[in-house]
This record gives sequence, C-alpha cells and structure tokens, in this order.
Amino acid sequence: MSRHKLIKQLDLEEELDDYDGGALYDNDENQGISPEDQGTFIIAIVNGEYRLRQGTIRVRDVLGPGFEISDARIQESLWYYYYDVEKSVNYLLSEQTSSNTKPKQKGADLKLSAVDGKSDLNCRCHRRWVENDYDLDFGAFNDPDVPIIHSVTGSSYFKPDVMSTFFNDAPWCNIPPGRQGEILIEPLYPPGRLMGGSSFQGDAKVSKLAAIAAARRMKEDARSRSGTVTSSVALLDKLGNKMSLETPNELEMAPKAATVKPLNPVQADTSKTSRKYPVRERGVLNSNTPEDAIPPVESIISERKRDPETFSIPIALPSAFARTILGPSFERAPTSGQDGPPCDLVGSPYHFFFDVADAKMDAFAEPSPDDVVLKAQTSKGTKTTKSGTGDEIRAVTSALGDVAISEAPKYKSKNLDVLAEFKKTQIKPTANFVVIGHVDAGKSTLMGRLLYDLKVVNKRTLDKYRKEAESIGKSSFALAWVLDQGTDERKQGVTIDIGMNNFETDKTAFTILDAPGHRDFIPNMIAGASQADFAVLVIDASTGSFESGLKGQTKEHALLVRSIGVQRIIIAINKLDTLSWSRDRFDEIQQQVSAFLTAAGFQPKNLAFIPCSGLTGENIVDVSTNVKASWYTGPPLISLLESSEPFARALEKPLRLTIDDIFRGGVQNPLSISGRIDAGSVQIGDIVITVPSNETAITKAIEVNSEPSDWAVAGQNVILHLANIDPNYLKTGDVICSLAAPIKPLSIFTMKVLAFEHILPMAVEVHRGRLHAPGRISKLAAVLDKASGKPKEGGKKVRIVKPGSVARVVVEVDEPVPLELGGKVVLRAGGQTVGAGLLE
Ligand SMILES: Nc1nc2c(ncn2[C@@H]2O[C@H](COP(=O)(O)OP(=O)(O)OP(=O)(O)O)[C@@H](O)[C@H]2O)c(=O)[nH]1
Repeated sequence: MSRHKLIKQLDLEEELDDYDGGALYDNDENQGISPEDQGTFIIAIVNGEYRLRQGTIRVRDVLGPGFEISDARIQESLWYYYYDVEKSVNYLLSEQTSSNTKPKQKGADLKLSAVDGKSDLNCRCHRRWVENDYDLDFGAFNDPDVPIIHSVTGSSYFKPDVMSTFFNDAPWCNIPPGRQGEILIEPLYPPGRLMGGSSFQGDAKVSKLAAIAAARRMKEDARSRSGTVTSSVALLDKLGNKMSLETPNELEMAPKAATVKPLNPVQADTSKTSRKYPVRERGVLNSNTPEDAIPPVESIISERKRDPETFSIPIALPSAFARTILGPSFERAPTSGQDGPPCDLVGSPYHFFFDVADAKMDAFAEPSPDDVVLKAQTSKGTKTTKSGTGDEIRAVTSALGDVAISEAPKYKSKNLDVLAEFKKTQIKPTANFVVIGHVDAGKSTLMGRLLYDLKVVNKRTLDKYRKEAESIGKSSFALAWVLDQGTDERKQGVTIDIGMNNFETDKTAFTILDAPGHRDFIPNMIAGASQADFAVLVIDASTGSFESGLKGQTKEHALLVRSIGVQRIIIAINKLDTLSWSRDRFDEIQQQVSAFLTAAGFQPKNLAFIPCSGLTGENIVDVSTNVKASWYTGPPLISLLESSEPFARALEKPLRLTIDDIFRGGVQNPLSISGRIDAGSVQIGDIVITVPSNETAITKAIEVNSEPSDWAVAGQNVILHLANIDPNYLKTGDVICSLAAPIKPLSIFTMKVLAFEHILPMAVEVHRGRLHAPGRISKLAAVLDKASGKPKEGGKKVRIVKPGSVARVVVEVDEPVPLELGGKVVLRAGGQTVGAGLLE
C-alpha cells in the first residue's frame, strides 16, 4: 500500500497540511533520512495526532461536560499515559482534586543545593526548573503518588524523586520523545576506542587506517633496530636520491628500499624527511609512497610532544579490557607532559606502540645513521671535505662497508634463457581441447569416462561420486561430476562454467576444457573455446535430440569455435547405446553435420567422426567389443585426440597471458592469476604489465600444471603468483604482457565478422576469452566476398548484414580493451551470438 493511500484512508490530509515536513527535511541533521524513512516518519506523526484527537474526545466523554479542562491538558496526560484513556481520566480527576486543596508556590522561591547537572540527574532536573523560573505545583511535587507535576504555564515535568520508576509504564524502545531529552547525561570523557581508553579528539582524531600504518611502521622499526637492517635514511638519501628505477632489476630493489624507515616516530615527521624511494603508482614509478596519503600518527605525536598545550585532551583510564589484554604497563594512571607516551594515548591502541617503541627503544639510545658514517670515516682515517664530491662519495662508499642490508631481493630473477631451457627440457607437446555441444549431449560424462579409463580418476573417487549423486537422485551424472565440481552444477545436473582437467598420454599433455552446453552460459563457453587448440563436438544421437541440438547449440558452438580460430574438430556421436549402435543413425548424423561444418569453414580433412557412448565407455579409450558396434573399425577417441597437430608455440613473441581467474588471500601468495600463455614466456622475477590497467607487477612464483617452475612458455596453462600490485587493478579478461611490449588498449576497432544473426548498427557485447565489454557496432563498412575477402560489388552501401554473410564493421567499446590485430572476437546482443570474427 502506498504512503499516500494510507494517509487518505486516515482522512488526515489536514494534519499533513499543517505539518511542516519540508522544514524538517531541510534541516542538516535530517539530510540523511531516506524517502522511505521520511514516509514512515510522517505516518508515525499523523498516527500520533490521530490517536491524541480520538483520545481527547473519549476522555471528555468520560469526564462529562461539567469538567473544565483544556484540550492541551488532556492531551498531555494522554501523551504521558501513552494514549491510555482510563489512566488519563484517573489522573486528571486526581489532579483536579489536589489542585482544589493545595496552594501553588512560585518556582523562584525554590531553594536547591548541589546543582550539578553533570552528575546528579535529580539536581539537573531541579536546576532546569530553577533556571527557567517555572511555576511549579508543589502540592503534586511533594505527593509521592503523583509522578508528574505541572507548572502554571501548563507544561508538565516529572518529579525528580520518582526517577527510579520513571520508565515503569513505558514500553522498552518506545519511550515518548518528550521524555528522552531530559535524562541525557553527557559523558565525562570521549567514547572509548578499541582498547576502551580515550582517543584523540577533533582534528587530532586518528583513523583506523592510520593506526594500522603506525603499527606496521613500528614493527618495521623494531625489526630494523634489532640489527638486521642498519641502513639509514640519511645514507640512502645521499646515495639513493639519484636512484632511478628504469630497469627491472632496479625495480626489484624498490620494495626493499622502501622498508628502510626512520628509526623512531619523532624522526618520521614526513615534512622534514625527504623520502626518495621509488614506488609504483598506477604503473608509474614516482617518489611518493601511498603511506604519505595516510595521516601519519607519528607526526601527530611529535606535534604533541612539541606543543603539549595545544593537545591537552581529557584523559580516561585504560579499560579493564585493555588492562587485561596488555598487562600491568597499562595499570599506571595517565600522565600528561612531554616525556613518555602521550598521555591521551594511554589505554588507546596507540599507547601500545609507544610502550614498545618509546620505552624499550629510545630513539637516541643507539648511534644515528650519520654517526655510523662518521664513525666509519674516523676509523678508516678518511677525511670529509666540504666540496670534494669525490671524497664525499668515497667516504660514503667506505661507510657502506658498515651497513649491512641483510634482506636479499625476494623475487630474484635467475636471468634464465627461457627458450634454451625449454628446448633442453623436452617437454611433451601440449594441447588444449574444448568439449562443445548442445545441453545434455553427454560432454561431461564422456570426459569423466575418459579420465576414469585413463586412471586419472580412481575408482574410490568415482564410487564416492556415485553414492553422492544417488543420494540426490542424479545417479546418471556420477561420471559428469568428475568435471562438474560446482555445487550448483551437481545439484542441477548442468555444467555452468568451464571444467578443467589434465591428462597425459605417451605423446601429449592434454588439458580438457569442458564447456557448458546451456545457451545461458555461452560467454563461459567462449572463454573456454578461446584457449583451445581444437574441439570435440559431442552430439546426442538419440531420436529427436540430434535434431533439436542441431538447431540449438550444436550449430552455434561449432560456428563459434570456427570463428575463434579452431580448425580441427572431432565429432563424437554419443549415446549410441540407446540406439543399439544403429549404423544408419550414425551415417545420417555424419552426413548432416559434415555438410554443415564444411559450410561453416572447416576443411573436410580436419573433421573426424566417431560413434561412442560415454556412459558405457565404448570407443573412448578402447575400441568397443560390443558385437552391435563391430561395424566401426576406426580408432577410439583417445587416438583421435593424440593425432591432433601439436600446438605451434609463439615462443619468440612478447608475453601475452589472458587472465582466466584471479585468486586472492593465500598466506604465501596473496595474489595469483591463472590462464594460458598465448605467446612469449615468463620467469620468476620478471616485471609484467597488466592491460588495460597498465599496472606493473613482479612475478613472484610460477606454477605449471600445479607444479612449481622457474619459467613458463606459450601453450602452458599456468598460475602466476604476483607481487607489488593492487588486486583492484586486475580482472578476468585482462592481459598480462611483457613490460617491453605491452598491448595498447583499444576503444574503437575494425573487424571482419561472420554474421550469425542480422547485424545492423546496434549495441553489442564484445567477448574475447573472459573479457566481456559493452560497446556498439557504430558502422557497417562493407559486405565481403567470402572467398576473396574483398568488398562485394555495391557492398559498401550496406544497411544490414544477413546471417551467413561476412562483413567489415566498426566497433566501439565503452572502456578501452586489451585487443590486438588478429585477435578473435565474438559479438553478442540480447543473449544471442550475432557474429564472430577477427580484428583487422
Ligand atoms: N545412455 C546414455 N546416456 C548418457 C550418455 N552420456 C551421457 N548420458 C546422460 O546424459 C545426461 C547428461 O549428461 P552430461 O554429461 O551432464 O551432459 P552435458 O552435455 O555435459 O551437459 P551440459 O554440460 O550441462 O550441457 C546424464 O544423465 C548422462 O548420464 C551416453 O553415452 N549414453
């Protein structure tokens, strides 16, 4: 029911007119009220008004016409008794009786002592009455049975001595607003923070982020002071200011340099210390660390030490919680003054840092970095000259002998010749194949069977899947569960995302990319197809299923993989066990599919047909021994897979790796990405750049097929563990490139497209691997001749491209995308694939 309807029902438009809601919402304090809350608020007020009016009428009825009383008085008692008519009447009657017998007295005559509104609630109420010089009804005031008193001005007040019963009649959480303001007690000190103590106020308030930053710095200081790093800011300033991080090896040092911090909080006044440590900011090396943006707690503290008066802030004792957690050092009473930890930090999280840093690590307890250098100079008899640059450098250089930077670069590159390494290792040829086809054609079951028969999956695991599948009434899907690992996939018996698995034969290392067949998950299918070297098209041969599949995703998937660049396709005519291995059916399907695929651009030599049953395992790893299937004399599926051409690795090209997935949160490797290396190579310590965010990252570690490796090359499916990059700059579909030759992201491009549906200038989604970018076809440049690839006669005046035609179109995307010349792209609109092709 809408708000307006409700108000109408109450017939209270008048009340609404009188109510100045606008003024209320103009008030700053109420700017945060949502429209819904405003509605509720208005209704609450209107309801209250309504109940007051109704109550007034009923009270008057009960009191009778002879009882002289104002509406306001009745409504006050109704308000107090929470619209209870009976209580209000009783009260008004008793009030009338007492006012007839007891004299009134002026409030100004009232003498009250100990008026201290901060601590004594009763006195606070008294003070208010005295200050306002209200006329009070002292008869009622002295009567313990009367909880409320009235001034002669008509206002009501609650008696202080009945405060203990003040809320007795009020429902919890629904205390009338008029009774809330009077009992507010201002806190004596600022609200407690994490450890329950006080904290800074006003401008000096420190954010949680600053607290974390302070904690981190303190930890680093503590580490550096324990002797591992004896380098200094001054020394690095002398030498390191001139550091430029143009080369990867130098950049490697950046994080280490940045870990060398000022030795104590006072020194950390960033306005004075010029830090020149280069850090990355959106892919650019510059001299401002992100920490500079965080209000440094040390600088606040040093300010406080210098000018304690400005920062004289009320102090609270540490809370019991803080004392319990942090022990007896927190027991001491807070102090003020310049020495020791800032008094107002006692009991706050920051105090802990001071306890450690100030008490245990006096900033000047050890020689300063400059002292180290001077000592070194003296001990080696070197003289510093004022202007002799060479001497100065020599002095500093000799001092370096005393400076032990114990932290070795963490992700040191072995500077391997990766291509030579690759040639040496004699890795098996690898091949990725995508399994495509209409929904429920039996793709996952077929692959599950293949892995089971190859002993990649053991019997125990399969028995477990069988049991679990049976328990949810999906026993026929047990083999499919080898690939379908998601809970939803298993519950629904439908593949949703690409299922990946690896297996090896004597000749080749394969990666299976099991695509979802359902039309809703075509974008995921595209992601799998774009990583594939060849495809296995699974067709459900059973009656009616083949026909509906051909109209559906059998056709769409085949066209898609072809447009993406797949040239070889194995067609598994599946579920022949349901047709008693009918050769006729097999021949019929082979004929139709062959005609369609050659029309779609596949060469007949690149097509291979096989009759099979994933469920029974016939013709998968071994040739069927079934007599009914004896008409098939060809090889089993595994042999067809092995006979695929080895993937031609683009080893010499710059690194390209499309991010397939991003993993966050591991302790050792907080940020990792997975994907297939399309081109080039990568090794540990390499600096890579992500496109389109243009962020650099260090390759911390590499995994190839779940095994750690120092390097990886094109064609391998890898996990890269990255460092020195904010995960927010990474998303699936982005491309990891070599620093030397990154992709230039495109906002507009021309492509040659095979139309699946009618194409006109229209909004589309651009798909490439996991990349999905909204955009539009802004221009139809020409319709092309399929054979020659040249514009057809009159093909330049094109308004619409028919399905099956090839056209040149201009595509614009909302955000720049990492696409390159020759890149394969799919265009979809309204949940349908409208075309696919390559960038020109
Ligand atoms: N009789 C018979 N049934 C099969 C065969 N292969 C698969 N099935 C059944 O077909 C159903 C679907 O199998 P899936 O392997 O999930 O099919 P899919 O193509 O992977 O399905 P999506 O990935 O969701 O498109 C299951 O009930 C399987 O048991 C087969 O060779 N013979």
